[in-house]
Amino acid sequence: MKFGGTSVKDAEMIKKVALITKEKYNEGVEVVVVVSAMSGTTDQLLQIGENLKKRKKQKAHDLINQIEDRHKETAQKLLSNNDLVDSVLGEVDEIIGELRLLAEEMDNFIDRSFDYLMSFGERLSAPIVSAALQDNDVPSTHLTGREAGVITNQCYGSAIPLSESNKRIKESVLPLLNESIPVITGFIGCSKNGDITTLGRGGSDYSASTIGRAIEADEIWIWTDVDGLLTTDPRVVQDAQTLKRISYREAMELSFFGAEVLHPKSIEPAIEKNIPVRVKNTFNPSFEGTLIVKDEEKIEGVVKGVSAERDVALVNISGIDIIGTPGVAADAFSALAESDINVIMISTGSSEPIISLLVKEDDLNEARISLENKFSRNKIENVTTDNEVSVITVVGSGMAGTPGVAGKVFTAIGEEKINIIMISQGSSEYNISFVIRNNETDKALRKIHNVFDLDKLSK
Ligand SMILES: Nc1ncnc2c1ncn2[C@@H]1O[C@H](COP(=O)(O)OP(=O)(O)O)[C@@H](O)[C@H]1O
Ligand SMILES: N[C@@H](CC(=O)OP(=O)(O)O)C(=O)O
Repeated sequence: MKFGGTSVKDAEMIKKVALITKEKYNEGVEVVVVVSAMSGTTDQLLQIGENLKKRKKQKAHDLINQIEDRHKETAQKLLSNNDLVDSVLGEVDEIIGELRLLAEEMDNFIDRSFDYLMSFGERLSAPIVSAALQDNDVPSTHLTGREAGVITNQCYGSAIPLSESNKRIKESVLPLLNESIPVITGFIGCSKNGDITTLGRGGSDYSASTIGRAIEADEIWIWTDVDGLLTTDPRVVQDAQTLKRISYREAMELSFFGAEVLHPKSIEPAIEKNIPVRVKNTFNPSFEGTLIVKDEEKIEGVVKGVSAERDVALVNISGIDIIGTPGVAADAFSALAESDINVIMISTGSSEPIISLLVKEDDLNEARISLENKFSRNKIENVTTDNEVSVITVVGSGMAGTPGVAGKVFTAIGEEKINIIMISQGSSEYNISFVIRNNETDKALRKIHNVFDLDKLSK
C-alpha cells in the first residue's frame, strides 16, 4: 500500500493512514507500506537547491528550519507515547542535521547531489508513519528505498529500477513481514555504487509497484486524495466519475498524458507479474476505488477518459529543403535520442517544409540546442519553439474497431472553435491525442467529457 504526499500531509492524515493499515493487519493481511514525502516537502527541497545554486544560503537554511518544524510538530501532535515521540524527534534531528551539512557543503550542483537533496522528504516522513503504526499497537520498522534494495540505473532524477532489485528487495523485505509492517520510503533508490537516486516526480507509485513486483504481492494499492482513477481531472471537470475497472494499458495512457494520480511507469512492473493495482481514497477508505487489471479483460465502453498534459512543448524545424530530403526526421530523432530526450509526438507534412516534435517542457532547451547543432551544417533554416501548448488524450480500449470516434472528437473540438495544432492516433487505437493552445485546455476537457457522456459512465 502506497500513501501519497496528500495522505501523509499532517498528523490527522497520518493517523488515518495508521488506522487503515492497522485494519488490514488485524485481518491478517501482510502489508508493506510505501510513503511519499509530506505534500509540499519535495518542492521545498527543490527550492533549497535553487537557493544554494544562487548562493542564497540563508534562504536555504530558513526552508530547512520550516521542514524541521513541520515534521517535529506533526510527530508531537500525532503520537501519544512519549518514548516514541522522543525517538522520532531524535531521528528527525539526525536527518535534518545531515540536510544542514549538505546545505553547507553543497557546491557542485551535479544531478547526483540533487537526488541526494530530494531524498530527504521521504526519509523524514517514513519514521513518522512507522511510529504512528507503533503508537496504534502495530509493530513496524522503517527503511529507505536503498535499504530495501531498490537498485537503479544512474539516470539521476528519473532513475529506473534494475532487474536485480527483485532479489534484493525480496531478501530485505520478506523477512520483515513475519514480525512487522515495514514502512519504506517511496521515490528513492540507489545506484550500484550506493549513491541515492530518485525515480522522478510522483515516483513513489513506481517504488510501490517495483516492490510489489519483487515480493509478488497479491495487489498493489495506491492511496490518494480522490476516489480512484477518474474519467478526467476533477479540478477541471466537477462531475468527473470514478472508473470502477480499467485496463493496465488504458491507465498507462491516461497517466502518461497527464492524470497525475498515477506515475506512468508504475503500471509496467504490475503487468510483468499480472498484479492488480487499486487506486483508493484515504479520505473515503470504505469506497472500493478503481481496479486496474490486465488488458485482455474486455471492459465495455468506447471512451473511458480524457486527460491533459500541460508540461509539453513544440520544437519546429523548418526550411525549404525539408521537402524531398530523405533522413531529416531520422536526423532529428537521433539528435534528440543522443540527448536522452523522448519525442512524445511528431508531425510532418509531405508538402509543407516543417517538422514538428512534441517533447516534455523540461527538455525543451536541450532539444532546441541539440537540433540546432545537428542541423547547423545543413540547409535547415530555422528551429523554433512553443511552450504554450497542451496535449489532450482521449483513451479507451473500446475505440479499437469502433468507427467514428475520431470524427466525434474533432467535430466536438471544432464546435468549440479550438484550433488543433497536431494529431496522433496509435495504431493500437487505444488513444487519440491532439495538441492545442494552453488557454483552451480546460474547455477541450469539458467538451470531450460532455460529448462522450463520461459524467454518466456506468460504474
Ligand atoms: N484522471 C484523474 N483521476 C484522478 N485524479 C486525477 C486525474 N487527473 C488529475 N488528477 C489529480 O491527481 C491528484 C492526485 O495526484 P497527487 O497529487 O500526485 O496525489 P498523491 O499525493 O496522493 O500522490 C488528484 O487530487 C487529482 O486532482
Ligand atoms: N515526493 C515525490 C514523490 C511522490 O510520489 O509524491 P506523491 O505521491 O505525493 O505524488 C514528489 O513529490 O514527486
